[in-house]
Amino acid sequence: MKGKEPQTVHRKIAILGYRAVGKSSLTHSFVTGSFSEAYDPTIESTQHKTIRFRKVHFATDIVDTAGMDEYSRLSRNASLGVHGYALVFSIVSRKSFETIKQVNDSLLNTLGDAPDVPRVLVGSMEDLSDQRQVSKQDAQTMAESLGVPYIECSAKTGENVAEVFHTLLKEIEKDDGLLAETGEGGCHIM
Ligand SMILES: Nc1nc2c(ncn2[C@@H]2O[C@H](COP(=O)(O)OP(=O)(O)OP(=O)(O)O)[C@@H](O)[C@H]2O)c(=O)[nH]1
Repeated sequence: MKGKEPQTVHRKIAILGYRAVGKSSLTHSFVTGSFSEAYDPTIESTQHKTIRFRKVHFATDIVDTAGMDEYSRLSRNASLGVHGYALVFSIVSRKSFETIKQVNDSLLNTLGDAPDVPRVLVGSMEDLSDQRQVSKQDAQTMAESLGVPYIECSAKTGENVAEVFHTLLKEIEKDDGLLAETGEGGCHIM
């Protein structure tokens, strides 16, 4: 029966957030499993990875965008055909957290007010939690006000990195049931 064949779907994801919050590190950690302490500001780059998640093959394009501030606008590539967004701040930078609201507003304005666009709020650099400037409670409250899930992760240790992308895929597929009721929770990186 053809139904046994895993289905392959293409999904485009964009990573947004203030400068140096670890957007590239998150992307690299997910795509290659590696981490670098070096900081090399990104202009924009797209990475690809196929994962199997609940019997579906997701061929993902991940757009790693340039750091945004209050005045930044989304590039064409980061706004066209994108299925879901990770809004990233660093838990050790209050400024990056405060920029999330503007990043989200800029996104919704660019998309012409699409409040239901799939998003996930990401608190990065969780390995540095002893230097935390953003409490989990504040982040959770922000996530609730945006109506999105919140996840803390560390590109350095790999903690919750895959979880960020799985959660976003679940948000993307929430309405069409692609990931529903397969009874298989696991995810395989390919
Ligand atoms: N300890 C720790 N450092 C991190 C983590 N993620 C990123 N970094 C460091 O933070 C710095 C910035 O990381 P990038 O991934 O380049 O940040 P970015 O958001 O892509 O930066 P821009 O492209 O300039 O916006 C680098 O020195 C990374 O090594 C993390 O999870 N833990």
